[in-house]
Amino acid sequence: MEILDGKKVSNDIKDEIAAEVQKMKKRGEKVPHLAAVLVGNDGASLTYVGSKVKSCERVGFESTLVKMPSTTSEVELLAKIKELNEDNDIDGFIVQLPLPPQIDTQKVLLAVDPDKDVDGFHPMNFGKMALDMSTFIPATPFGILELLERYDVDTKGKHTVVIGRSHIVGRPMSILMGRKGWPGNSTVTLTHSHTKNITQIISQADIVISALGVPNFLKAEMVKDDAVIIDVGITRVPDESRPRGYKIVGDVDYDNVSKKASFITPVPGGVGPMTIAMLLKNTLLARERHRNSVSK
Ligand SMILES: Nc1nc(=O)c2c([nH]1)NC[C@@H]1CN(c3ccc(C(=O)N[C@@H](CCC(=O)O)C(=O)O)cc3)C=[N+]21
Repeated sequence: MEILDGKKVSNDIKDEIAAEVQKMKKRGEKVPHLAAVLVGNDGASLTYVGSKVKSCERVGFESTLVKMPSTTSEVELLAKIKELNEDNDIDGFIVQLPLPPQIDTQKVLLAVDPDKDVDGFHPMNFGKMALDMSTFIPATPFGILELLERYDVDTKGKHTVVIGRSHIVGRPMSILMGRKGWPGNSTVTLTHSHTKNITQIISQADIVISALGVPNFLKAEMVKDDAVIIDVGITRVPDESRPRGYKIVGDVDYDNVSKKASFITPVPGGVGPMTIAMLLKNTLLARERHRNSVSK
């Protein structure tokens, strides 16, 4: 069994990005600038946005954190997005999800300029992804592809079973794994809450990508020998013995499943850190495109 070490690979990617930023600086160019909009003060969202800002500092990007109260109206958020769309200094931005219930998430995602949509959540970018056009690939699926590539995991002709059809992980992942090329060329089954005989389907998988959010859902008995296991689950479970008062648990019963797997991602330290690294990568891409389009 080999661990797909997202922590290590994400650090390698950040080093590569930092080197690119140094080159930009030497050429006297503007460095990439990422903004993140956080509405409300959900604990987990605060942590993620905080680590995005910290990672920007580490690679030499500029970053802006826009904090808005949980009572923010849709009109107010749309006005902020318009401002960021028009701000030439900002190369890319994200609106942290989930949003409070008074705000229509679909409207918000449609309002983001597709050229600044480093999350890859705008329908234009999602459509381009599905059509193999160059675009921003959502950071979590992008991170999983990058891990498979860097560990030389064979995906061609393999049966990939994706668990969960969320717009930000399961659905795009199912498209990406079936695309031409590598990592891709897989035969994909997308499973969800209405899937019949889900355990039987999972037992046939060469590659399992679990993006469900149910701790310890995937047990050793459910997977084939030598399967590749990608755990996208991140659930906070109260744990008084930890300094933060909680621990993070994936969808996979790691101790037992890892004995059967050929490759497996740990939680924490697997897909999560890759998500942040690929967001930075998309932001670098946004800056390069921006520069090439306005030649500055
Ligand atoms: N617009 C938007 N874009 C996102 O990309 C987005 C979002 N909204 N909303 C929430 C989800 C979740 N997400 C994570 C990012 C990093 C870790 C991560 O770094 N996890 C660490 C542990 C972090 C911790 O200690 O809490 C790990 O797995 O090792 C996890 C989850 C991005 N998301």
